[in-house]
Amino acid sequence: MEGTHVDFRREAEQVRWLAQTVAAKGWLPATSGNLSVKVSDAPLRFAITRSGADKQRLALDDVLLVGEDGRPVAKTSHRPSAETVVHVRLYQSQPCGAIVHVHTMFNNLASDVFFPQGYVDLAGHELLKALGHWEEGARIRVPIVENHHRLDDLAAAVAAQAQPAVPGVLVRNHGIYAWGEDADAALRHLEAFEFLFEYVLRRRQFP
Ligand SMILES: CSC[C@@H](O)[C@@H](O)C(=O)COP(=O)(O)O
Ligand SMILES: [Zn+2]
Repeated sequence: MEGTHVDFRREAEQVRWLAQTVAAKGWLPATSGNLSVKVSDAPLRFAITRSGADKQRLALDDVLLVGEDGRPVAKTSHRPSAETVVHVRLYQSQPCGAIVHVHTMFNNLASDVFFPQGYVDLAGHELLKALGHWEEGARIRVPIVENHHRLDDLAAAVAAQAQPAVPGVLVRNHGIYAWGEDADAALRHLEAFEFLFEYVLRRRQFP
C-alpha cells in the first residue's frame, strides 16, 4: 500500500507522551479525546490516536498514520479517531504541528455557560502570555461552536472559528481543540486554557 514506508515513530512517541501526560490530569475521561502530531505537510500526514483507546495506557500501536483523507496510510486493524476530520481541517487551516482534543469539566462548563455569547472572554491574566499574548492589556475571545452531530459539520465549524492568535476552539458541552507549533506548545496552550476556564468559572462565585 502507498506510504507504508513512512517512519513516524518519533511523532507516535510524541502522541503517546501527550496522551499519557494529559490523561494523568484526568482530562481524557472514559476514552474521550484524541491527539495528533503532524509528520509532513505535502502531502499532509499526521500521527493520531486510534478510536476508543484508553489514553492512560496508550501503546505505540494505538497511534496511526493518516493522510488528508483521514484514512490510515498503511493497513491496520484499528480505526483512527472518529474526529480525525477535525484534525485534518485544523492542519489545513492553521499553522500548527500538534493538536489536542480533551473533555474536561471546566471546558464543558465554560462552553455551556458562555455559549449564548459565542465565546469565553479572557483578559487580565498573566497566563495569557502562555497563549502568546505578551502585550499589555491582552484580551482574547475563545470561540464556542455547536456540537454538530455530523463530524464534517463539526470540522467545518471548528476550522471556521480557528485563528492563529487564539489556539483553541471550544465545542459546546463536548470539549476543546487546542493546538500549537509542536507537542510542547499544544500542551502549554491546553494547560493555559484549562487554568483560565476554571478561574473564570470559579470567579463568578465571588462578588
Ligand atoms: C467516548 S465519548 C467521546 C467521543 O465520542 C469523542 O468525542 C472523542 O473525543 C473520542 O473519540 P475517538 O474516536 O476515540 O477519538
Ligand atoms: Zn470528543
